[in-house]
Amino acid sequence: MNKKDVISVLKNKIRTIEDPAYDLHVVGPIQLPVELDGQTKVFQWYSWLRKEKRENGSAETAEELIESLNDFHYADLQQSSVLVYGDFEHSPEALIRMHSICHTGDIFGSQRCDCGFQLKQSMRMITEHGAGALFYLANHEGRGIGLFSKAMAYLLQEEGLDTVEANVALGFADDSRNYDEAIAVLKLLREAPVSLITNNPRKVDAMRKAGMNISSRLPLWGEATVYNQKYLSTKIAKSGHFERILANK
Ligand SMILES: Nc1nc2c(ncn2[C@@H]2O[C@H](COP(=O)(O)OP(=O)(O)OP(=O)(O)O)[C@@H](O)[C@H]2O)c(=O)[nH]1
Repeated sequence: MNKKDVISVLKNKIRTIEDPAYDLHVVGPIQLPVELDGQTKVFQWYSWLRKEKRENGSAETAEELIESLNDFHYADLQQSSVLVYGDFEHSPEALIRMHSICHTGDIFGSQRCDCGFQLKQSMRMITEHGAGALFYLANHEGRGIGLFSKAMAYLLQEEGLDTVEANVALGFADDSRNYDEAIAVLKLLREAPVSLITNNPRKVDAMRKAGMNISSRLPLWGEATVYNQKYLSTKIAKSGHFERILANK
């Protein structure tokens, strides 16, 4: 396919959100059939790329973006994405999960945290409900400290520190996640209020402050195990998560 044809296929699939400091180029929808509990669920998938504003202040056009793809090594940078299910734009009720990337829990199935369970369970909740979106936030690893630092935090936790103490000992805030980009993309896809799947009321507050229209909160607890008990208790004791009875497995 020549460049002209490539551009004509792609340019209507790219939308740009302009912020004073940066632009978000959102590509999609792309049909994504996903295996969930032995069934195929079809999501609409979008990914977005953040580009800092150019000196002249204008956003790159789709053509410019496509022409310059090879000038950057985007694989070295993290790009986030969103899986949309059902009639997300128009459904009167839609569920949202803002899922912070967890390389160890989501990919490897680590039981040190409940992230992998929450990822799968939120997909179940969204598909059972019929309309919703799962945002997978790729610059949120370790509540914002990055994967390498999270590995070091784990080593400190093996010396007895809890998750919050380990972050602080490394010179980080307990939680440095930012939701602005995800909220901007959400607003592009849906204007009506949403129900947020989370146990973390601070996350609800942070998102409301950042302009997200949240009508309610749905909890999402997995089972406590010997491996994640301290992690879950610390979330309740120190990170403001709503309590629930933690049953030992
Ligand atoms: N720094 C640090 N981050 C962790 C640790 N375990 C999991 N994470 C990260 O924590 C993030 C998930 O945040 P949580 O605090 O578990 O939960 P939350 O998103 O605030 O709340 P929920 O919406 O209820 O899941 C992911 O980015 C994980 O990579 C840990 O031991 N230390």
